[in-house]
Amino acid sequence: MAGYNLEGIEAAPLKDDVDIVIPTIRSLDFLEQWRPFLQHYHLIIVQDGDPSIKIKVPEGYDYELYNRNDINRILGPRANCISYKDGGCRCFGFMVSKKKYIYTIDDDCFVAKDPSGKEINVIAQHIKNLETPSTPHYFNTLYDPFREGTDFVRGYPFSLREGVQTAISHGLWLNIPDYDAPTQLVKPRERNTRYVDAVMTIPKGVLYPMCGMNLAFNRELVGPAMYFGLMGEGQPISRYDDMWAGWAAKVVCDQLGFGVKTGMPYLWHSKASNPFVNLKKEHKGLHWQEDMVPFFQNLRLSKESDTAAKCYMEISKMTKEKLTKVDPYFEKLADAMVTWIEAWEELNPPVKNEASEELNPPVKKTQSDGEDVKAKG
Ligand SMILES: O=c1ccn([C@@H]2O[C@H](COP(=O)(O)OP(=O)(O)O[C@H]3O[C@@H](CO)[C@H](O)[C@H]3O)[C@@H](O)[C@H]2O)c(=O)[nH]1
Ligand SMILES: [Mn+2]
Repeated sequence: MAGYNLEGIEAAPLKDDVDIVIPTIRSLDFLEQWRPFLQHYHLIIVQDGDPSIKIKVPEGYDYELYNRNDINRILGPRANCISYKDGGCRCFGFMVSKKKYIYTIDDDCFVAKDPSGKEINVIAQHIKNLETPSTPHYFNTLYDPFREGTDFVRGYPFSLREGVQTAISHGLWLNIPDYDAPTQLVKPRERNTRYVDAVMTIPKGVLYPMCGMNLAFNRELVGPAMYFGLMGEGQPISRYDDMWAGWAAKVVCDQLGFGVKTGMPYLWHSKASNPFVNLKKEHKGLHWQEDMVPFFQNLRLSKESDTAAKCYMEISKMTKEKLTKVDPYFEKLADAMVTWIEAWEELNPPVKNEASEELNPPVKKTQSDGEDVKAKG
């Protein structure tokens, strides 16, 4: 396992370092089945839709619950950067958390089993992914070399074996796959039954469609880049919340020298959202993704952008410059991105670094950038 000692992680999966963020417009009954795995963690529930509806949190869970009135009260005029009637409202939970790691999950997801019939501990697996390095500069054909029972293969340069710090762990789904509305309409009965026992790093410079259903990340490293956009009621687009966050966060990870892993852990996604409703919500996004993806692929951030917040401000500026010609909506989105960073910084004031007396010191550079990185383990 490339010299990493992960003993203890399975038994004590950092319960004081992880917040679980759940956006919901339905009910939280799904938490009953998750008790063995999630009950030890603190929940941040973002209740979407009508705030007068009382939602019940299953007994025994430790939680904070925010509805739209709370978001308006806490953020004041800046609350307009948080989506309404879209799962993207979850990013409010990322902003109010004070923990190192976030795990976010949808309310129609359940515990999946691996092929041996064992229930999957999603958080333990995400933490393993996040606590071990990524390898974005060269692909390891046996996938994640930091998993037990595997290593770097022959021909893997020793100078790259240290890897880089992992910022995002993107988990997958059994049963209902994360398809767009047209694919759902064409294949209404398709189910994902294929459990692939693999975790891999998404290479540097490569984008991917990030789904928010089963996602963990290090908020200290990339929290400000995890903005789920301005979607839902009052906006021309929905359901691209996680996509927007995923493209931006990957560009930020590439810039700052962090890694993104995808693959295990799996959960069980139980409910297909209505494809006709989804098509209505998504149709502009289906067109715009042909411009949004090349936009992110061609983004080059300046050297001065050495924190996630600074990168994000630069991305906002470029969004306004390059995407407003696609639709005036992008100007509004770019402004909302700035508001998001302002709100983030207000709720997460910069910490003073005692050694250097510097505020928000730049992140440590990675090996590929020519500086030393010390691996744990
Ligand atoms: O207006 C809304 C709609 C939904 N939510 C909550 O968001 C998550 C995901 O919603 P849902 O299960 O309906 O959507 P899916 O199509 O199955 O999920 C994928 O779509 C993504 C885009 O938003 C999402 O990240 C994917 O997982 C549930 O918890 C809903 O309750 C909401 O808060 N407001
Ligand atoms: Mn769903």
